[in-house]
Amino acid sequence: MTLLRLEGVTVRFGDRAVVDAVDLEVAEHETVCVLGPSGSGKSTLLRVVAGLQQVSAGRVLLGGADQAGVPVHRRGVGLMFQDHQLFPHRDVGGNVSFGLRVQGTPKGAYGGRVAELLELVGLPGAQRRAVSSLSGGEQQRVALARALAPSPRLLMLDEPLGQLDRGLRERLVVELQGLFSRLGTTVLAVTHDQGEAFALADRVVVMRDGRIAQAGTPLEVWQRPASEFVARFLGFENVVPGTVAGTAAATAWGRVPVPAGTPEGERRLLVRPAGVVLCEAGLGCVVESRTFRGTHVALRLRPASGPVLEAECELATAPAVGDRVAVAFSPSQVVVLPG
Ligand SMILES: Nc1ncnc2c1ncn2[C@@H]1O[C@H](COP(=O)(O)OP(=O)(O)OP(=O)(O)O)[C@@H](O)[C@H]1O
Repeated sequence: MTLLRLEGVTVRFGDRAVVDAVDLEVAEHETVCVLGPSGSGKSTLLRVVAGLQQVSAGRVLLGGADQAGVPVHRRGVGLMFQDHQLFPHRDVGGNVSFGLRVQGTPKGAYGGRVAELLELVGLPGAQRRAVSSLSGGEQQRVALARALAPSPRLLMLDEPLGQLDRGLRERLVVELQGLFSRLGTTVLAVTHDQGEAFALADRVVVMRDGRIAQAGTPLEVWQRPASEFVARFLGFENVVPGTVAGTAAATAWGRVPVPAGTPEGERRLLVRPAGVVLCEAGLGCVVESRTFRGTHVALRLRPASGPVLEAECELATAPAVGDRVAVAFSPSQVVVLPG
């Protein structure tokens, strides 16, 4: 069932629409991550859903009810912002119980709930600790427990892990995912970090200049970016124009195989780095750089003609910077970009 529905939501500041006719649905128990570059309108969209920002046009429906005129505290949404804004003068328990007190839960009734939530976020027994004594990651967990405490029907996260270091972020993403699926929470999150979005979301929504550039499961978006913008935003650099004829396209890199059924004519092609394969004879390139990425080595190759190419290979077979290599393209990693 649909919990949240946005219909033609537009927010203008002056003449500029920073959110432009956005339609979006979030189903119950679904985690949707809105992803996009800085200034694309992600936070504004969250603020609209929360009731912190008026729309210039369009409607927000929660559980089928139009939220026009419904104040923030009556929408039943939980919010967790980037800088997690804990109350410094309250202890951990005081922070987590805040929403319950605002809801009017009697004092005797929320002790158990606070204990349960702290357990859930991996901070059992931390009620009396001072906020200032917590690490960044611990503060993030307390902020999450605080947002979850009133059992919001929709939990909204704005750059939930933005301030944390990479290792902690990767751990917390996994924990959050498990937590949301155990609790059956419906989540709308905003991030500019694709790794975070792809790890957390059932569905990702990529925004560009206030509009939805693509929406789909992480796999769909990863496998079939809907445009060059989305492809580049996901970190794919190997994009080249080409003329498709039959099963290949003529490009500045030479012949690039294309999937069967690709319409003939001028197209833009994306070759994922895994599809740029070192071989005996092929497009000649010089290795400009190599970066160890844990499971593989990322190579930056300068071909004799055409844009720079990114390739992936195993550490054992990785060439050195300055080496001359030849590459071929594997058809399964070539995507013909729409438009
Ligand atoms: N109150 C406001 N008045 C005027 N312009 C605003 C206001 N709030 C946001 N904007 C502008 O709207 C655009 C979208 O902002 P928003 O914060 O929604 O983007 P974002 O995608 O969340 O960016 P970031 O990732 O940097 O947080 C930005 O260009 C911003 O400067």
